[in-house]
Amino acid sequence: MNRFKELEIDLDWFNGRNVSVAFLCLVTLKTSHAIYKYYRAKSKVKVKREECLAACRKMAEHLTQKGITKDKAERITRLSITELEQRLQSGELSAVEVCECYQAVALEVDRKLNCVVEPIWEAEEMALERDQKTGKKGPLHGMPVSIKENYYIKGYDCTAGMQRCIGDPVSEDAVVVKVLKRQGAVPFVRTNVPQTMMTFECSNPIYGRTLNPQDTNRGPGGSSGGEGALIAAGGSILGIGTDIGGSIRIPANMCGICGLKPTAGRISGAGTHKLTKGQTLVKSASGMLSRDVDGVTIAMRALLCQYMFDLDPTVPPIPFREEIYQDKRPLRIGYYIDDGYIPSVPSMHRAVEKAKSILESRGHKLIPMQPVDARRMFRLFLDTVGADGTKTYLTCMKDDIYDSTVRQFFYTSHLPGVLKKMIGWIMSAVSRDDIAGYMVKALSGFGTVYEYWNHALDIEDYKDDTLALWRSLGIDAVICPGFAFPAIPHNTFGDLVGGCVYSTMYNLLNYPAGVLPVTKVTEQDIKDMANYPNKTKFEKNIKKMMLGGTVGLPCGVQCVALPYQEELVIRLMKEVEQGLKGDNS
Ligand SMILES: CCCCCCCC/C=C\CCCCCCCC(=O)NCC(=O)O
Repeated sequence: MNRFKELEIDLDWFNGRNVSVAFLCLVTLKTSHAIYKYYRAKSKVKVKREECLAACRKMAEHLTQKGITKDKAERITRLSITELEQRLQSGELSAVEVCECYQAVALEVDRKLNCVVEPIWEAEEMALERDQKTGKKGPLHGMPVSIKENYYIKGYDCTAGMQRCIGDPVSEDAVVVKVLKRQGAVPFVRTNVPQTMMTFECSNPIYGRTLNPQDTNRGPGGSSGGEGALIAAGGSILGIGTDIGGSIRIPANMCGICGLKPTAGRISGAGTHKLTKGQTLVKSASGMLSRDVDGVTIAMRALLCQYMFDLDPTVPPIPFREEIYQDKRPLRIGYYIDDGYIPSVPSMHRAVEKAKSILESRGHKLIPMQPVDARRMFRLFLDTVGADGTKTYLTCMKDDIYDSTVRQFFYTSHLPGVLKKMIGWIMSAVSRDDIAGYMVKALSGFGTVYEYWNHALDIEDYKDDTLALWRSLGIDAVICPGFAFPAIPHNTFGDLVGGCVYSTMYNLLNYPAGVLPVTKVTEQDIKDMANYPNKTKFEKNIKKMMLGGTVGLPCGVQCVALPYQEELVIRLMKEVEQGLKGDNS
């Protein structure tokens, strides 16, 4: 009887008024919690940003006290990497003075471009240790190296622009950082990245937006955008970065410097941010950026050493093969200016044509080619990135502030799979480009492991077809545009995302690829944009972007070889660079 009574009371409680009040309370509670989390994230981000800015100011004051003059700093930072290497080895320059000069210039450049995240405080002590060293010097003795923020450096946060990683300093250096140090280098600053590192802009809520030194209304490319801007502006001579879709080569192209993405795994990636590591079909590659090809070569020679093979036994123990790099044998080189999906712009055509005639003049045979269906490749790439329905990205970004550059991707990622598919279908129809919509559809992920394994097989088929094409043409290497176009204005990644098909192709294939600057956009290139196709949304966006003040921007060429043939890539890059300087030795 009592129990019935209790039940009666309970049921009575569920009247319209009480239910509405409870519902309102729940909504208020949820909203307050979300607002609380938003402001907590904002304050965490603000504190971190202020700490980093204060560190930069403190370092600048320290350098002023040490009497680093602008003149001296410029004299040292203008040296080419081979001159610097030689003067450090001979003892003509001390590691400490070189480190201080680079720190001073990096911080000055940073005030204009916002490319440095924070200085590495231990740099001066490391430089001093190099100067006090007796006996054989390492190959990178005293060489200052800037490090992309997603590499672990003991005692520093590694955030990839995401607030949840703030306040969690790592306990060990990345393998690459350990090897650099062992070889005598002095890591001296950490450089900026875009939030999640999956875009080719360079902005995040913690450290802000990095600007392109060639035109501050544009970005430096990404995700190694801090490196690109810093090196191009003279604040670093050698930088370390990662590339899963073009993150080394895109900044190299957009800032006018050199960048090498090796075969993933040739240089250790141990001790880099874990965000994309569960996805093993297209792996992030550790590589480097530098002012010239010698910088890339010097870094590769130094990194490919027994110490790295010992620290990371997953790295194939293949030292730098001078015989491939120094080889003078004429090569058969495939080339293309248009991948068949996104037409590259006229200035990028000229860059390839220029590299082609240099290589021909050096005795190589250049063979026109078309890569295997670029649309098929890009669909496979997108399916890989979105394979988990973007759950990994969303989990890492939970309670974070979305940067304006990636906001639209995150809002879309939250939608249920069916809706993503529908939106994708509509987008394809409206933009007259099936891939534009596929970009949204792919974010809905795979339903079963069976589907995922079939997708993995499709990637293997694409690799087989490409290898068969190379074999049928009898080519040793390929040259093609460094990207579809030069540097883009801020907040236009979403409008121009298709451009990355030129770089993602060699991530999906896992072929080593390097970009070097070859030419700059001219007035004539802009006039020639009149003939640029104007059918799809991407084409229209590219045309509009190119007509918006791109004259003078750097344009690069990409050199590609088969897996583990990095030395051949560098050889080609060097030959093109020499040809540009009029040196035909
Ligand atoms: C930002 C939210 C993630 C959702 C996925 C967006 C899908 C967009 C498709 C393609 C864009 C590819 C851009 C490539 C930029 C370079 C990425 C890169 O190489 N990162 C380096 C690294 O992670 O190591």
